[in-house]
Amino acid sequence: VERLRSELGATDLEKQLERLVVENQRLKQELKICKSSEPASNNCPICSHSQNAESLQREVTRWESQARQRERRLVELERDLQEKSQKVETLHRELDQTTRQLQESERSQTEAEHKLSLRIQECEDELHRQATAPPRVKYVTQTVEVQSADSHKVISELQGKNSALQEQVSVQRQLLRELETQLHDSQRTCTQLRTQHLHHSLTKAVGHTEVIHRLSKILVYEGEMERAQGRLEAEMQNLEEEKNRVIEEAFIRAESEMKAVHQNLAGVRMNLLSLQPALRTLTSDYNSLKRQVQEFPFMLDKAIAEAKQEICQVISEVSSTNQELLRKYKREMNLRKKCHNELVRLKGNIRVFCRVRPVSQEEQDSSDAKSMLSFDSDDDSLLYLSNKGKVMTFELDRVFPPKSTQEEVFQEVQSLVTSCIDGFNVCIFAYGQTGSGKTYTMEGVPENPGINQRALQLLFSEVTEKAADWDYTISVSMVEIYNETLRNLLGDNPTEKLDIKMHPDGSGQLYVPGLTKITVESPEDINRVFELGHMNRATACTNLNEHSSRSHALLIITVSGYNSTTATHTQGKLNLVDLAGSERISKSGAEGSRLREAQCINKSLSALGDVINALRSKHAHIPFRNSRLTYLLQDSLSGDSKTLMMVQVSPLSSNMSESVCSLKFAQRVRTVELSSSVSSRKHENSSTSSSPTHDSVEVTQILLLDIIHLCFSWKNIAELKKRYLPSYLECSTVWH
Ligand SMILES: Nc1ncnc2c1ncn2[C@@H]1O[C@H](COP(=O)(O)OP(=O)(O)OP(=O)(O)O)[C@@H](O)[C@H]1O
Repeated sequence: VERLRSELGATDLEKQLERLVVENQRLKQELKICKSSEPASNNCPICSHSQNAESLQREVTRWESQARQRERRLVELERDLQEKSQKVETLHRELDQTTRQLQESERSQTEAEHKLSLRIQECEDELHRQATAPPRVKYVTQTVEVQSADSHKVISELQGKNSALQEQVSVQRQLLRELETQLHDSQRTCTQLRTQHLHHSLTKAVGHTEVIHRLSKILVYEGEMERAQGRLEAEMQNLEEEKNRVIEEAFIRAESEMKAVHQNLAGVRMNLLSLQPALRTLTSDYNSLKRQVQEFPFMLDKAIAEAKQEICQVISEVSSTNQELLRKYKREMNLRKKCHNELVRLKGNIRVFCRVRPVSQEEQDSSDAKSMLSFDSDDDSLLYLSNKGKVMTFELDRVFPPKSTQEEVFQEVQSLVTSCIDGFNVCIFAYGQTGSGKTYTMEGVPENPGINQRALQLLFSEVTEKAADWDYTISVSMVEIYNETLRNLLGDNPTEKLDIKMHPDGSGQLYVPGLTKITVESPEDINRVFELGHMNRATACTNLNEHSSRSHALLIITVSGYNSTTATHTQGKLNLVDLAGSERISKSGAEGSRLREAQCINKSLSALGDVINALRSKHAHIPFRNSRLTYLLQDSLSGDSKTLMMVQVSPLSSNMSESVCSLKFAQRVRTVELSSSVSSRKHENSSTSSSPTHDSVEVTQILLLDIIHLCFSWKNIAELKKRYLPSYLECSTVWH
């Protein structure tokens, strides 16, 4: 109230009012003095001009009574004014109280809004937390719903209160406006009365200067009072307007805030409404997940136990299957080896082929060109030779006529080549007189390679095919034997002589200290090795053609394999030998160094013949040491090793006697070997009389299995025929 009073300037106004009252009393006093003074006194300006003192007196009395009445009226009005002022004050107080209440309600509303926004924030946070965290939404939902209802209730109460207060304020305002109107009317009436009083006083005091003077003063005062009243009213009006404006603004602000709060509340409600189904879904999901999580360890344990059991079962099954497979594989390997051995045994460990070279372009026109050799078109193992009117028939394992290609020749020897992968030692010799085509068969020409290069290529492709199970290493050495001297053709110094010694490990194996072994991994490596060997051979002699005719060239290929599945090691050796010319000394008529060369060649060739003889006759002593060649090839000629003698024959009639010698040698070797093989078969048959032995039955079974295998997996009947038909025809008893 004090603040409002000071704002409205009530104290100043009261002071002014007091001052005016005091002034009014003073004026009344003066008027009384004036009235009590001598009517015709010259001192009195009014009375001095008075013509009729009595009439004036009456007039004055009337005016006085009128003045008294008016004063009374004024007093009444003042009282009324005071009452109204008090009412205004009371109204102000009520207004303050209302304002306070309004402020309080605003504050409580603000608090409620704040609480509500906090609650909304909390709800949002909780929702966000629920969305990210494992849902515990059920409780939150309930909490939010309860809180929302309370808030709603509080808001609606506050709204009710607010509207009631607003109604009160408007009623109070209406009342205030009415009171102010009344006050204004009273003041106007008061002013009118004063003006009338003044007018009467002026009229009464005509002629009385003093009275006029006082009246003018009164008028001035009245004017001042009026102006002060006007200012007061204007200020009050301004203050009222200001107050109304402030209230209006506060009301608008409160309304807009209220509206915003309502909107927020509506948004929150909408959110809550839209979130509720999601919350329900989340809650049900959460519950099902919770159940799953609770059940998960048991399920996991169960699954792990089942998986373990299954894995154990599978492992044991796989392991037993593996064992079974391994057993079968080993059995198959043994059977295969047995089969191969049996086949080789049936064919003979020493096989003899004959190849007749074609007549060359230069020899075409000579009388020599008339060939004395003829072939059987139905049997490729027969060769006919017309000599001095007689026809000699030679039967060998295979006869290659001049038109036979390198490929055809290699096809016949490739089974021997591949057997060294299985760990067998193999020797392939090219035997024959000079110029009969030994080097051509073994080495060939660059555009048409011979057995050496084809054998290495075949070995490469075979080991590549078996690479899944086997790890193979192929190494190559090249040696030359000239005049019983051993030379390393792949070493740094080709003139260096090598020696053959017993292995220091006490295994009884022979070895050549300092012999170079080069591991080959590709056909390019083979070409490089051959080039090096040729180069070294050429550097050690003056005429390579002559030198090669008089020396033995050996290509030694070692194939080492390891099977990690069966932990099996194998090592096979393939010796490819291009022997020196076999012509007789008497015919060549050699002397000096040539004679020594020929003697050395003859010595080694006859030593080779002796060794083969001793081997096929199964002598207790095999004379390997009689020559460097047989000594070096000792391990590849003995035991279950395989030997192929390729007898090269010249088609020229001038070479006929040498050809006959070579063919007789070949025939002898083959006949004895075949007879030993046949005799052994005969021995087997005689021992079993009408029924085959267990071994022969097993061999037959093995062969049958192999045939079936070939039929189904290779689908190559030609291969089958080529591989087995001759043997089966040969050993038809066993076969049948
Ligand atoms: N099957 C063949 N087809 C075509 N030409 C051949 C055949 N055999 C040999 N020749 C040719 O005959 C000639 C002599 O052959 P080669 O040099 O191989 O005989 P060789 O027995 O090795 O002689 P040497 O004992 O002197 O070394 C060569 O020119 C060779 O090309």
